[in-house]
Amino acid sequence: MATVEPKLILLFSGKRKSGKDYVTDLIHQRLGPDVCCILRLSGPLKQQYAQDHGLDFDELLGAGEYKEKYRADMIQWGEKQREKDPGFFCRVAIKEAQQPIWIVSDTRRLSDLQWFWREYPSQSRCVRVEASEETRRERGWEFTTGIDDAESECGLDQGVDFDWIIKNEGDGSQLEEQLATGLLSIAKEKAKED
Ligand SMILES: Nc1ncnc2c1ncn2[C@@H]1O[C@H](COP(=O)(O)OP(=O)(O)O)[C@@H](O)[C@H]1O
Ligand SMILES: C[C@@](O)(CCOP(=O)(O)OP(=O)(O)O)CC(=O)O
Repeated sequence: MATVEPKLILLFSGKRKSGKDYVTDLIHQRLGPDVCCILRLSGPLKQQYAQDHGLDFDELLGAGEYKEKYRADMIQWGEKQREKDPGFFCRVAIKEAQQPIWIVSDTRRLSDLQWFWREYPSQSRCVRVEASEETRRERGWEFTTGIDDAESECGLDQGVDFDWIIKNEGDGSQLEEQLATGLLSIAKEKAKED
């Protein structure tokens, strides 16, 4: 378990190229590294997958073709691990977290959310990042069977009551305002609480 009790956990989800990394990086910058950290469930997943398959972990962390080549197999492998132990990647991801606010940038399945809701019921909030298919295509997305129609992308399409839905169209010109009036002001308040 983490060494500190968090004050707020923002559980992010969204389709490929909706801008999860972009939006979570922006929030991280606004709150600052002493207050907030970004945690990725895919980090421990990729590390273990790379080790078991003799692959390059750093390349899997990158945004290039290497990750895409292994994505479908990595999804299946990750699903088998989660069937055995649904909280495994969550537990590893939070291990080193020290800051009062955690951003989990890549929740994909109800089992991920359920784990946080169970362990941290009062601190967990769900955030969805949304962008139209047109915007996502402009960012390089192409529909891929076996990936975009699988649980990894669609597991949270239904059944979640999101606390915030962030619209990240085009260059995200409305992004700052949406964050400032909602999520960021709550996060700053929480960070100040004793
Ligand atoms: N609001 C934005 N303004 C400019 N570029 C953006 C914006 N949102 C996302 N992008 C760009 O689109 C691409 C995909 O975004 P990313 O955050 O990696 O998506 P995801 O993590 O959801 O797959 C990246 O190159 C990112 O820099
Ligand atoms: C096997 C994965 O963890 C790989 C995800 O890698 P990233 O989180 O880097 O992917 P994108 O941001 O969508 O490009 C997905 C899963 O099913 O857990």
